Amino acid sequence: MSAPLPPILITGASQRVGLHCAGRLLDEGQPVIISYRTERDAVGQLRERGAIALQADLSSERGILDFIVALRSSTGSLRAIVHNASDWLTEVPGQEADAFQRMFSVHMLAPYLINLHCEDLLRRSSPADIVHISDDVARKGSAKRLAYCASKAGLDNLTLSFAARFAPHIKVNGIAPALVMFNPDDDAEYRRKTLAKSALGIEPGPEVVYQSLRYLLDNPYVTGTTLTLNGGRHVV
Ligand SMILES: NC(=O)C1=CN([C@@H]2O[C@H](COP(=O)(O)OP(=O)(O)OC[C@H]3O[C@@H](n4cnc5c(N)ncnc54)[C@H](OP(=O)(O)O)[C@@H]3O)[C@@H](O)[C@H]2O)C=CC1
Ligand SMILES: Nc1nc2c(c(=O)[nH]1)N=C([C@H](O)[C@@H](O)CO)CN2
Repeated sequence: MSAPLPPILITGASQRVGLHCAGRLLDEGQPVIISYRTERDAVGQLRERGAIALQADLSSERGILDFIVALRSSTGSLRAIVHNASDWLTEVPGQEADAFQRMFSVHMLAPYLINLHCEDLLRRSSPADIVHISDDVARKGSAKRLAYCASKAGLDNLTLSFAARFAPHIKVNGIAPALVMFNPDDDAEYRRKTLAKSALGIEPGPEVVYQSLRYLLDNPYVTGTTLTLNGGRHVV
């Protein structure tokens, strides 16, 4: 009887990309732990498939540390950590500092503290991976979402630092998508303009993120790398 596989943690997996990747890992018999902020039917469905679901609000140090305690109580090892949770906030006049702090916390402080506090859990698995889900927009900045973009750029830098710190046992990489899937309230004009920004001009859906994740998990010779997943935005 072989030992059970160490689980993969995906943060922010109650919907969309994170939910899709969690389901695909379960399809392959990979144990999964997710974090969610909002209880949704999809969370219950993941539980029914055997996933461990931990509630977490990663917008503060307290919330992150509480999550780490819950995570460490639920497993003694980790195959990988996928930092997917994200708040895509705009610059609302008078609320800029709050938005900045929330996105700094979710996109940078949470990966930073979870990686540091869970290094030992990853070292009990071989291979072991950390994957940061960033954003292609960090490549050039954003006049409309300055704080979001800055926090994702900081996450890209954490990829480099953790790759150096955790090598050779733990690989640390990133995935930087551009448009993957629209939101329901995105209107036709926004969709047209967004699709026109890339050479391939498609809304690919969340499977392309899972394909990128699979590549990083399976490849023993990639670390400190952030994969561009942008339909060729940088060539048009
Ligand atoms: N969708 C796209 O086209 C693109 C996505 N990306 C990146 O890919 C990743 C997945 O994208 P997508 O699926 O659209 O992401 P979502 O906007 O659906 O967010 C993912 C999850 O993050 C969780 N979350 C938000 N704030 C917090 C918080 N304070 N604490 C804990 N969890 C939180 C939400 O939890 P809940 O719903 O449970 O409240 C949500 O389900 C993200 O990192 C995103 O930045 C990058 C470029 C394009
Ligand atoms: N947390 C999120 N981050 C991002 C989202 C999203 O829905 N949630 N969406 C985008 C856009 O698709 C953008 O890439 C194209 O307009 C970016 N980040």
